[in-house]
Amino acid sequence: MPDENASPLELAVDLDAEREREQQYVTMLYTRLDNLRRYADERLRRVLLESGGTPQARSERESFNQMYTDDLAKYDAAENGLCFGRIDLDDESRHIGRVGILDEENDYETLLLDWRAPLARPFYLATPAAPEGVNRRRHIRSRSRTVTAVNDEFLDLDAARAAGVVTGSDGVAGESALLAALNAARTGHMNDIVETIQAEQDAVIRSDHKSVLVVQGGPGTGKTAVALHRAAYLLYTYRKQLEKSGVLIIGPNATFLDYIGQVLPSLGETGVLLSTIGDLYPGVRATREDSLEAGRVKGSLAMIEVLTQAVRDRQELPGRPVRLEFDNYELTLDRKVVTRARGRARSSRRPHNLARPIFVSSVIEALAQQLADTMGANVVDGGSLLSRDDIADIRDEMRQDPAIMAAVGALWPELSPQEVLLDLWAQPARLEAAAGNLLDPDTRALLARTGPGFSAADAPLLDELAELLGIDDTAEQERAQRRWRQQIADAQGALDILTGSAPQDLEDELDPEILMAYDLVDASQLARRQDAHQRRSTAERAAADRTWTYGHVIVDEAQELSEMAWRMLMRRIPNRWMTLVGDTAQTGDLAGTSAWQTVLGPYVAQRWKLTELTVNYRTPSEIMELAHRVLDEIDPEQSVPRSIRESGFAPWASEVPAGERVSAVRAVLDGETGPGTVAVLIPGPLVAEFADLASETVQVSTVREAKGLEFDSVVIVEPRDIVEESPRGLNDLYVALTRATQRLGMVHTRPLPEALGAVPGASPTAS
Ligand SMILES: Nc1ncnc2c1ncn2[C@@H]1O[C@H](COP(=O)(O)OP(=O)(O)OP(=O)(O)O)[C@@H](O)[C@H]1O
Repeated sequence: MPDENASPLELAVDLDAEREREQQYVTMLYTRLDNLRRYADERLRRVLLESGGTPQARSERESFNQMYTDDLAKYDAAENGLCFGRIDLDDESRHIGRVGILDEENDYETLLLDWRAPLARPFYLATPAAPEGVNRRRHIRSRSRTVTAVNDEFLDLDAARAAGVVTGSDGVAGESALLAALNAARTGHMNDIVETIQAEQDAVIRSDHKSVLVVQGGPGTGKTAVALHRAAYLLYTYRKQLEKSGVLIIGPNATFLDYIGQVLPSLGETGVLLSTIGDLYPGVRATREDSLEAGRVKGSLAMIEVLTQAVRDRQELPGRPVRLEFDNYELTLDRKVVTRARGRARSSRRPHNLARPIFVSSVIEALAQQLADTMGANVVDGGSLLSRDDIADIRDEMRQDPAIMAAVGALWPELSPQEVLLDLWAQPARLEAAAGNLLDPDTRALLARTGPGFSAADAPLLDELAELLGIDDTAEQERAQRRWRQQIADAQGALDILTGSAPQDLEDELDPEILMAYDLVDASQLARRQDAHQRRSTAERAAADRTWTYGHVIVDEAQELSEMAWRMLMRRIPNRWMTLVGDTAQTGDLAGTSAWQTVLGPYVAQRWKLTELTVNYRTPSEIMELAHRVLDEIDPEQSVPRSIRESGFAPWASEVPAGERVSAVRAVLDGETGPGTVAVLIPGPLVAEFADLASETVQVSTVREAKGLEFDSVVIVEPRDIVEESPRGLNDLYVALTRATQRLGMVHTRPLPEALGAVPGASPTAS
């Protein structure tokens, strides 16, 4: 019986000889990589040099261009750490790396397995209890193209002894690849973890669950890393499906997106759209900040009704009858006419802008009838009334009359989401009309705001308004139709030329075996191919299109999304194939969630699956001990992630006199002389006071801005203020405490929050 708890043994082998052997293999792989690169490069150059030709030839060139460019990006991304592992099974060895390489001269045998391929999986899963057929797992570490170390783990000790590679049962090898990665100084950008993915993470990355997969895990458990590697895995495994529809990754803020921005390119994937919720509405960037409370209100479902009413409020009745002149007759647009027209348009249940033509028709019809009645009444002896055709003509003329159309249009104006929302915040009367019954005056006052620009919490409201308003794109569709007809005509022209240039000697006795261009493709197919090559990349097109539906959506820090944000997101993923990673103990946004079922229930009922990550790879156990105290206060039921390592630095707290906070923090920073990054995490009101301390390696920010990030060293300023700053202040403190990979200190003038308990005194660098 294999021992369930046994860890794989890292045993000493003749490392120099093994390293030399791997060096030879890795050198051979780099030679192959260079060949592949040269081939793609040459092909690309040739494609770029060609010009002109038939539409089909152009279109083919364009797809080759794309293919070779992608290949080159993939090879470049694989340059560092091309081959990082090997597994030995009974009858074969498999080298694992960042791309797959085949031996073209030898029956296309696999020389290097892409880490995402099913056959590579045992590299991540094998344990002594379940070795998956693996006898030995080898980590190969290199710098540039030189192999610097090999680390072996023997999963089947007996087999290792039998093979004579074990020098003794206690010959445990040095630091494993994982600990080396975890202890490395941080650069300010996240690295991929492809060399050391752990089994519980692998299960998430390769999960075949086709609905919503929720990955709950404490700080530092690798949720972000797993989410990104899952994107790469899905694109590899479902390439065809996802290449067209795209993958969307949502992160909490721009700094975070910048922090993770290099991971997917380093895995050779460039076609994924990374966005925050605030930037997801096309054409709008979140540039304004809401107060915590305003954010909470804007994120609540009550806003659906507020916005519905805000739109209805724009469907106006005239205060007093409007006099209009037409053909020397005076007409009256009164409440009765408008009320009836409004009723008809509303009962169509179409969005506002799409219901507008119904409103306009109804008013014009009433005005034309009014005119007909007036003219009829003027006919002496009650002569004949106007015919139906006459009235139809009058309607048409009225539609051409700018004054009439302006008066009618003003009562049901064409609206954009942006103008409705800006007016709602800027005009108290509009907000009262829309929200008078739903939000009390104090709450409405929280939302009041003038000037242009939107906040992150506005984006889902704009999206909701876009649904309520609808876009009248009839004109754009007609233009597109015209463009398309022209493209088909052009393609037909090209085919005609090809037909005309068919060799004459074939004309007489046309050989049915010889295929001509027009046998293979018709004009509309050709036009479609031509159209495809003019398009932008999937990610670019998706970003510009509000109604785009993605193939897969990944949300990081998913606990932060408000109910309105979920509505926005769900519109973009009707198939509900999503991966959500988050930690409800870290929720800082007041509109965020504390229970997954509450937010997901309305969209997928019970059809979502929860998985948990349980090991903290970031925060050393010394710091986690402190963080646990805070977590206990937030929610004693929450499971605590287990720290995988110690750093040897005890967290400290230093109480300083008022007025010496900045100099105290500066002294700590002066003591941070090694490589790596430092964060000074401060309450919002102190940002200006500490701003001067920021530098290339020192981030000075609120906890919100540090969400999802990590630093070698963290100094928290005035933790009590952070707790008191928000109803979710304890969660914020928990986030702040868990950002460090090595050292943590606190500088305070007010007493520490009770939840922290006793923390040893002065900073090691200050003492
Ligand atoms: N298997 C692994 N191998 C190497 N490093 C890992 C592994 N898993 C996680 N890490 C590292 O641990 C750190 C924390 O990972 P990550 O940021 O993904 O955690 P998280 O769960 O998203 O954290 P938080 O919720 O606190 O933001 C990162 O530096 C990541 O690279």
